[in-house]
Order: sequence, then structure tokens, then C-alpha cells
Amino acid sequence: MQDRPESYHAGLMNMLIPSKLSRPVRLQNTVARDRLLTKLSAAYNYRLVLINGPAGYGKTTLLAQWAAEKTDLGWFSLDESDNQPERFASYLVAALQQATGGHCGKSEIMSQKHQYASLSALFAQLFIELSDWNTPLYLVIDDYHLISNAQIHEAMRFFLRHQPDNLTVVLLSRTLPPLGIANMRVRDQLLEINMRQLAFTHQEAQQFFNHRLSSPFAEGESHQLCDEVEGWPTALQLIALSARQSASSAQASAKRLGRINAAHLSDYLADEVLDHVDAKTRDFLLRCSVLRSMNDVLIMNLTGEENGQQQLEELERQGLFIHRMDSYGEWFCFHPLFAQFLRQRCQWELAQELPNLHRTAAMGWMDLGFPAEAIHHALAAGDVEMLRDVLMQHAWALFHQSELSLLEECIQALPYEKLIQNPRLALLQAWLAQSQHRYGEVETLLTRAEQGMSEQQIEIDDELSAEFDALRAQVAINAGKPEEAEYLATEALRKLPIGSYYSRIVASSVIGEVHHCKGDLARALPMMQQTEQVARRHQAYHYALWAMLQQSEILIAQGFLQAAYETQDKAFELIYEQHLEQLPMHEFLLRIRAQLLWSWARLDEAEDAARNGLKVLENYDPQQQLQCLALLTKCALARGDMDNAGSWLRRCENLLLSGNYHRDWQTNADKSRVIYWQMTGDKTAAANWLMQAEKPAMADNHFLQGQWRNIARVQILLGKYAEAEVVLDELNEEARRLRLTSDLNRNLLLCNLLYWHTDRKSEAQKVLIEALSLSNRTGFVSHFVIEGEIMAQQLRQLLQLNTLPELDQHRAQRILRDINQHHRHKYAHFDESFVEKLLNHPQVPELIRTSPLTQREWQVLGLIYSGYSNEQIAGELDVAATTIKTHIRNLYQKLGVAHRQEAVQQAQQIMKMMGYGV
Ligand SMILES: Nc1ncnc2c1ncn2[C@@H]1O[C@H](COP(=O)(O)OP(=O)(O)OP(=O)(O)O)[C@@H](O)[C@H]1O
Repeated sequence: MQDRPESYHAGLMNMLIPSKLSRPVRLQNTVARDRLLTKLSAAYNYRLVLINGPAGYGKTTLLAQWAAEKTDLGWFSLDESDNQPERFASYLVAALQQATGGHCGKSEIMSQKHQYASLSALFAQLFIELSDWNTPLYLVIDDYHLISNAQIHEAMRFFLRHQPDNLTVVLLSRTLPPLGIANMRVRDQLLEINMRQLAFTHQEAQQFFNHRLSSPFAEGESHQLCDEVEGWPTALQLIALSARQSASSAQASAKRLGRINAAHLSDYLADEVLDHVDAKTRDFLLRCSVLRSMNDVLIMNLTGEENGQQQLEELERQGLFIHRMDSYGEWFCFHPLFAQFLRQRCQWELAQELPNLHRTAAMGWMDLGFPAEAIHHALAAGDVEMLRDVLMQHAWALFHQSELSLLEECIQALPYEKLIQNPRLALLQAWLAQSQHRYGEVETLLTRAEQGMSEQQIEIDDELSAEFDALRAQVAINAGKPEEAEYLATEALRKLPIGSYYSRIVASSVIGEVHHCKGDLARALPMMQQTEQVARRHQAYHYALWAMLQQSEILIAQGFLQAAYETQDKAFELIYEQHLEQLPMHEFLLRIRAQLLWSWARLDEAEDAARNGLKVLENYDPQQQLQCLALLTKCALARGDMDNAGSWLRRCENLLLSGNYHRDWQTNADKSRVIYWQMTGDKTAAANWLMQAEKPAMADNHFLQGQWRNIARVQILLGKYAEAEVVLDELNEEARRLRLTSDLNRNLLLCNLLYWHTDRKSEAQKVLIEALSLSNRTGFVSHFVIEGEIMAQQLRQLLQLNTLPELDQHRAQRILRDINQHHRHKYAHFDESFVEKLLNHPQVPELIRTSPLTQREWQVLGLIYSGYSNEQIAGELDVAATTIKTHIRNLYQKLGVAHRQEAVQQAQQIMKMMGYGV
């Protein structure tokens, strides 16, 4: 079957590095940039504030000054790893959480567990949560130029278009981001501060030197230095550093800096900064540069420096491009320009040691509990052993948090012989392929792993081989090989210890599904219940949900629709509790809820559910909409609303033409099509379909039964009664054997149609009575209603006999009411325009043309044809029963018929002649 959970998420580790979410602090010694701060004080009037200027132009410092007193502000500093959309989104949401004091809890869980269809969908949820936040909010994203991933830019364009009015995004970037800036500029939605404005004025430069130097420059000199470097703050800072040596070296620095830009700063930094610090500090700087952010412990590991904190504070005092990242003063980082330079120097000067430094950093991060950052260093160290060790400890936790691309990168970096030495990593590699829908690769990877292990004589213990089996079982069921899947999953369950819960969940879910496929519902149900329990216990909510959806399907097949409804309720609860609304499985649930409501003829609610299902799918491939559209077609059909049914159906058919669907999906969509053809009498379409329709070898589950019922319905429509009867007999036998009660109920209705057409009225009545009685369990209504007038006639007769048990009697009345309400078109055809068309029809029998009925008599004939009794006709036309008798006598005479039966046959021929399939 389909819609399986592809990956799931257990409890979360802390993945977000707090220092990336803190704004720079310690601004006492900075120059207050009043002119720019005044400009920024109007920020809340704009959707976007863009601070755009080259490296080291004071963007971050300016914004840190502006943000200093604000509480309703989230700050998020990017690094190269944030080019990955999921990670970007997690930090963005966390920054907004910071701004709102945790107001967007649902979005936070969704982002951390990656439970969203796309970044835009996540942002849409975020905006819902922010909609009741009424005061201004600010989201600052620093170093946006590091983003090159088009997906993130696109999501940010969506964000900026739809963000609430009280939210202002502030972007700091060295380059102009591709976010529709020109457009926002025209609409006056953008506040910009550019390089020209960021440059220090003479006055600011003077203040700057006054802060930094014990004996500041004279005014004229300071102005000249400022002009020399065009107000570039980084250059001014470097000049101040030189000035500590002598005034003349400040002049020389300014001259040199005036001729270079950030790209060529490294030579300057090497000659003028690094070569001027003492050897110890130099070594300290180079070693620390390995880290993207640092604290005392990490530094101590790297430099052996006992009081790293003090050392950092000293560098900060000297103006050596180091910043505090949090208000506790625990975390520091180098200014990006300086960091980049130091890293380059470190590669040259400490080449030998560098791998070791990264290794040490990796261990430090591991101790702090941040495996993703540890992986960054292990990769940089090129230390495959270490990478493997980190993965062995944390890979599965990362997998459960959907850090799939990070893991993919690690696996790629590991030589295969290393990977295979730890077979669990080989297994992980296969699961990565499975979870990213690269199903074709899974078996190849598993086989390769087994071969590799046997070549290297690596022993596979029972537990591991069981884990392989569990994944293989999942692959087999996906590939439609239930026997193989069952064998593998059973073996897996037999061997897996209780602790291997993930594989146990997978294996028991597969076994449940296999039983389901085979129609062994009595065994499938407890298996899925067990899967649900284990999955809940281990917070594997995707699998818990999947298992509940399966239970609901099983209960529906067994005919226990009420129990299925209650299971669905529980599944909805889980979705809301765990914020799984955006997963495709939510649509699955809405769709089976719609199907159930359709059965019970709660059509408005069924339509709502199907439409909500379409909403869930908005951000997915449109092909997936097929089932919801088919349900909307069925709702229109049950209402007798052929126009709408036709237009929904066209959408289904377009999808069917353009996609390659699993056969169960095809069957479901075809169900609506064959009913439509029956109701419109479109035999050509039906015949064409029948020629190419798949005729499965078996009919032992509800999908296969459904496919064969489609075939039988078309056969009946085409008058291939004998063939239909063979099919239906087999279907019933299987459905009775496997206790597929809902299928039996549906099959009986088709038998009824068949017997009615072949004039076996008493057999027709018998199966109808059985179908009605089964409906006490299933609650079916719409299945009867779509059969229209043929059903109505029979139900009226049954009701007149007055032999039905009370419950069945009520249901029959209910069905009849619905048919009368929705399917009156056949009777309505006997109106004036119909009669006029009829009399002008070239094939109209002479007898009818020469002795025409009065309009009233046509109406009465229509009602007789529809199975109304005399009393019912009198009631319908609001005249006395005796008058009806007179009309009937007259019309019999004019049509040359002797009794009611013949009148109905005449009417039927007329309908056929006029092209209405009956
Ligand atoms: N108002 C100020 N007062 C004192 N120093 C400043 C001021 N603005 C910037 N600087 C100094 O200039 C250097 C660069 O500043 P900052 O980090 O704010 O630039 P940036 O434009 O954000 O750089 P990047 O593009 O690399 O992120 C820093 O060392 C900072 O201390």
C-alpha cells in the first residue's frame, strides 16, 4: 500500500548552538552612531531593513547598538553551515522564539523535528502563531551574504511577502541579497543603510580614536586618516592598533590601508598585526581560529592556556577583532575578516598540527554535547576514524532528527572499508537512501554491505542481521512482495532484542501491512495496535500515526466504521499534539475520514475533509491530490450533481494521464470514474477503460476487491451480465471467507444491480435485504444512493411490503429520501421540454406520436417509472388518488399497455431511446 512514514524523530538533542543566537554585546567603547540610529528608529515602519556594505564596515556593531535595549528582538548570526534550509529554518524560528519569549511553540517543534512540507509552509505556520502578537517585533539575520542556497532565498521572499505587519526583518549583508529588493524599494517597504552611510564621518573617526588611544590624534590628523581609508571602520581600528606603536606607523598604515580593500587585507594583517604580537599571543590566535565560536573550555583544550577567558578579554581590550557573543561573556568569536585571515595563516603555519587541532576541537564539542559541530571538525581534520567514532555514537540520533544531508556528507567522507567495519553505519547508509526516497539504491547498498562484511570477515551478530532484515522487509513491502516482506519481518522480530525498538517498530508495521494485504485482518489489527504502542512509547510518532491509519483502514474493511471513526479521532489528536499537520500522512487521515463520512452520507463534512486534505498537499507534488479529488467527485456523484462531478473528474483524469500511480490509487480513482459512467450512461468510456484495466489475479484484500468491483460495474453497464456474475460470485466468496464486511456490502449492491437488469427480481430483492442488514454494521448510505432510481424503486417496494426489520426500514427510508432529493433527474426528464424533444425524436414509435399523452400523464408515467405507488404519486402531485387512477387508465390506453409493468418497460425504452442509460 502507500503513504508510509519515511523517517521519524525521537527525542531531540540540543542542536542549536546558543552563541549563534545571541547578539554582540560590550558596546561601551564603540562610537555611538546617532545619525544612523535615528534613521533606524523608524525601522518598525518597514518590512525590511537592509544594512548593506563591504566586510568590516560596522554593520554588526551598528545593529548591536540599535538592538541593545530591545527585548522584542531575535538575533541570528549565520555561518557557512546554515546554507542548509532545515538548519536555517531552525535558527530563524529559534530567533523569533527569543523575540517573543517562546510564543511560537508549535513552529519550534515543527522546525526542530522537520515536520513541514517546505520552508514556506513552516513560515505560514509561524505567521499564524504570530498573528495574535500585536506589538512590534524584530528579526535580525547577520551575514546573510553567506546564503547561496536558492531554496532559502525563495523562502525568504515568501517570508517578506507574508510576514505580519508588526514584524520587521533586519538583514546584514555584504552583498545585495536576491530578495526582490528593488520592488520593496519602490513600494516604500524597505529601509536601507549602505556603505556610504556606514563609513565613519570625521567626527565619528575622531571619537573612535579618542576611545581607543591614550594619546589621541589631533583633529586634522584624524580627519586625514579617516579620508585616507574612506571611513572604513576596520581600517580605522587597524590604524589605532598601529598607533599604539607610533604616530608615524599610524600614518603608514593609513596609506597602505587606503589602497586595499577587504579582499586584500590579509597581507596587511600578516605584516602589521600578526607580526607585531608576541609569539605566545600569535600562537594562541592561530589555534583559536580553528573554532567558529569559542569558550573557555574549548580554548583550554586547543591552546593549553589555563586562563583562556582572560586571554580573550585581553585581545578584546587591544581591539584584536574579537567579539563577545553573549551577555554572560562566556562565548566569543573572531570578526569574520580576521577569522578568515587567521584560518589561512593557521593552515600555512600550523599545517602539521592542524588535523590535531580540529580533532581536539571535535572532542571538545562532543563533550559539550554538540555532535553536529564535532562532525564539522572531524571532517575538517579529515580524520575518518574520528568521524566514524562520532557517527557511531550519534549518527542514529542525528538520523532521527532528520539531519539527513549532514549524515550523507559524513558517509561520503568515510572510505567504504571504514564504513563497513561498523556494519551499523552501512545499515544507516541504506536507511538514508530509504528515507530520501531513493528506494532503488537500498537493496544494492545492503548487498554491498553484506559482501564487504564477508570479504573482511566481519561477523554479523543476530541483532544486526535482524536489523538488516527489518529494512529489507520494508523494501520488499514497498516493492509489492508481501511473502518476502513477511518472512524477513518475522525473522527480524524473532531475533531483535527489545532495545532495538526502531527496527522492531519497522518489522511489526511491515507484518501488520502484509496481513492487511493478504486480507488477514484479524491478525493485521493487533499487529498494528502493537506497532502503535511501541512507537508511542519511543516517541516515534510518525510510525504511531501510520499504525493508526492502518488500523482505521482495517476496521473499515471489517465493516466496523464506527470503531474506525474513533481511531481516526485518536489519530487527529496525535497530529495536533505532535504538530504533524503538514505531513502527507495528515492528508491520508483526512482522506480516509472523508471516505468514511461519504459512506454515511455526511457529504458536507466529507467534502470539507477532502478539501482540507488538498490544503495539506498544497506544498507537495500535485500528483498526490488524486485521491482527494476522487473523493470530491464521489461526493458530487452522491448528490447527483453531475456538472461538478464532471469537473472534479476531469482534474482526476488529467492527473492520471500525467502520472504513474500505485495500482491501489488507480483503483480508487477509477471507482469514481465508473460510477460516473454508469450514471451518465457513457458506455464508450467504460468499454475503453475495460480493455486496458488491470485484472488482478486475486481479490483477497479490499483494494483488489475494489478493482474487481470496478470491472463488474462496467461489465453490467455494457450488458456483459454473465461475465459480471462470475466476477461477483468470486468476490463474494472471498469477501465472506476473509470477513471483508464492507466489501461484501458493496458487492451485494452490485449483485442487486445485476439481478435487476437481468430481470431476476426476487434474487435482487434478497441481496438488497442482505445489503441493508449489513449496513447496520457499516452504516453505509451513499453506496445505495448512487444507484439512483433503480435502488429507489426497489426500496419503495420493500417498504410497501413492510417486512423489513425496524432498523433496516429506517435506513431504507433515509436512502430513499436522499435519492429523491438528489437523483430526481430521471423523473424530471418527463417535463415539457423533455416531452417536446421526445415527440420530435426520429425514432419515436408511431403510437406515441399519434396519441400523445397530456403533460400531466407524462408526469405520472415518469413517477410510475420511478417506482412510485399511486398514493405516493397523488402525494407528489398534490391531487386525489382517484384522479391519479384516471390519469393512469388514460395513459395505459394511449400507450397501448395493459398494466404497470408494461408502462415501466415503455418508459424505460423511451429513456434508452433518448440516450439515458438505465
Ligand atoms: N561604531 C563603532 N565603534 C567602534 N568600532 C567600530 C564601530 N563600528 C565598527 N567598528 C569596528 O570595526 C570592525 C568591523 O565592524 P563590524 O563587525 O560591525 O563590521 P561588519 O560590517 O558587520 O563586518 P562583516 O561584514 O565582516 O560582518 C570591528 O572590529 C568593530 O569593532
